[in-house]
Amino acid sequence: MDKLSEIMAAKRQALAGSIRPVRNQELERLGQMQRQGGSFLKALARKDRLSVIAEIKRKSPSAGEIASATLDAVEQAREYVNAEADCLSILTDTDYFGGKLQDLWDVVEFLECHQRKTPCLRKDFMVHPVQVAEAAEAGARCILIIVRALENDEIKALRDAADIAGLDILYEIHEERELEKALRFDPKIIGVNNRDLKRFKTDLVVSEALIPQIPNGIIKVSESGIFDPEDATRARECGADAILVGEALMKAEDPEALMEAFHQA
Ligand SMILES: O=P(O)(O)OC[C@@H](O)[C@@H](O)c1c[nH]c2ccccc12
Repeated sequence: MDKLSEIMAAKRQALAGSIRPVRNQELERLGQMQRQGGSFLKALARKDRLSVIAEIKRKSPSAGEIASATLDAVEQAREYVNAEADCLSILTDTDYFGGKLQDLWDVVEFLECHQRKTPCLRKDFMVHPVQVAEAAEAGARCILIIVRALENDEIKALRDAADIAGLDILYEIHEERELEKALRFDPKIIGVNNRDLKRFKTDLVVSEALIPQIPNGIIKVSESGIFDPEDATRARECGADAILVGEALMKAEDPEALMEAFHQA
């Protein structure tokens, strides 16, 4: 079993106790609250520079420990916002990535207090609309759908829930046939994950192969394994509108300088 299948199985099991029907009415109400920030989609769509989604990530199965388990998500968010991140990605998976839903709540509260509009992605292994409701309630503006990990009917249920709650969706793909599958759902944002979730190697060749195949009008994101401005330039040159960066920004001594270099790539 590859790592993604293992994580998905664990997630389904962990979630089993909280599965309940989620009514449209509830999602609509959460959507009307729109707790935080501007549109995720719009933040990525600017044409004048490469957009950066900065990820708060304490550990991962591939990298091991990236930051202390006690790292304060709000402090990290403060650094990212000062460095002019366009969007934040907040990992809320605990078992494999050391995050929690409360991180999202805390970061959104921090952003609200400082009147920053930086929109947040709830980065987790989504399987059921219950998680979409949680994301909306905490103030996320986007959710992740990992195309290879889900059946079509699951993707549809997640998409419909996100639509009603007013959340954008980042459809994540890694192979050509996943692009075909994603396109059936009328995606507005597609992310190409450069990380092979079987072997855990990252290779920007994956973005270079797939991003040019994504139809015009869809926002294109290159995800994972982007460490320096040269990597960002490669992503930009193959057509990426945005990059999603975790480890490099988490470990950077000067995140502001690195972010600026990414923006200029
Ligand atoms: O730390 P990196 O190599 O910059 O990668 C960030 C992000 O792309 C990665 O964390 C990621 C991409 N897709 C995911 C799905 C689930 C969890 C994590 C991820």
